[in-house]
Amino acid sequence: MNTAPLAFLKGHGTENDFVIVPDPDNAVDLPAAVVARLCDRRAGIGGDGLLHVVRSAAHPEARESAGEAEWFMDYRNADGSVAEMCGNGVRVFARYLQHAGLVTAGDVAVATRGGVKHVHLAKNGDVTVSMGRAVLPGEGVTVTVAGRSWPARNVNMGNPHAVAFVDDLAHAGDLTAEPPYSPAPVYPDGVNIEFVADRGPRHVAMRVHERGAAETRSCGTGACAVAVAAARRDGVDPAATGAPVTYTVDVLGGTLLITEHPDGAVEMTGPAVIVAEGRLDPAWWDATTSG
Ligand SMILES: N[C@@H](CCC[C@H](N)C(=O)O)C(=O)O
Repeated sequence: MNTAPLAFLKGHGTENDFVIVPDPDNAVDLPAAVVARLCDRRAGIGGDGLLHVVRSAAHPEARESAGEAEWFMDYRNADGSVAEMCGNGVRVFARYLQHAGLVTAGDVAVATRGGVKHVHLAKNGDVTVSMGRAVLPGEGVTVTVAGRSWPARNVNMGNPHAVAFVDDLAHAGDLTAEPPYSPAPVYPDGVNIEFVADRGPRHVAMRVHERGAAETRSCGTGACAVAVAAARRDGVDPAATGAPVTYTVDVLGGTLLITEHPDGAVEMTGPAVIVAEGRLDPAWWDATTSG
């Protein structure tokens, strides 16, 4: 028997939008096809991804973190695939915990597949998450769109990113389908691909094709990967200078501020909004889960 997750919410962070399914006891089975239906913008609620809100103690992938973080973000992409981490998602997740009265303080730890993340909910509505260190393995790829090719830097923020600097974001073309890249074995589990253009000193704009979701209006881990790649391209490394560096990253849905600290920790700040809450129709749920 698949318990109906009758309650749901909808939220977004810089227009990266999520279906939120509160399920403290991990009682709801969410196979990929059901997640994809919930995220379907015509036949379901609609979202770039789904935030399954589970107590860490109740989830086999998070039990070990239960002492540090009461809640686990079981993140799914819109196609139902599992992802290690979602930067906008974890900020919206923390906003939901506050909205639901499940946390009262401004600081909350959230367990994710990419480790425990510490989130700060500021009084002005901004939400900051400490994302941990970026890892920049040497090997990158070449990304091609409509006959143009760019080298893309490999940046891991818990999940994989390929960051390509372009003259004009329009050159990324129609990102409905994933742009081809080579050599493919660099990303055996797939990759999120960011296209980045300069806007000014320490200020860039990006578009993204997200693994499991196509083009989205923002990607938090992507913005962090972009800021770190831009800093290295600009010859800036906080570990060497001992001073933090902040990049402004414009996404289609707003702006994110990304700071890299001398110890390598990357922090992201931006809005996180709960838009609506409602209840799924049990008949819809039964039809969706029985098919
Ligand atoms: N939108 C997210 C990233 C979601 C996961 C990504 N599509 C993946 O598969 O790695 C963000 O804000 O970071």
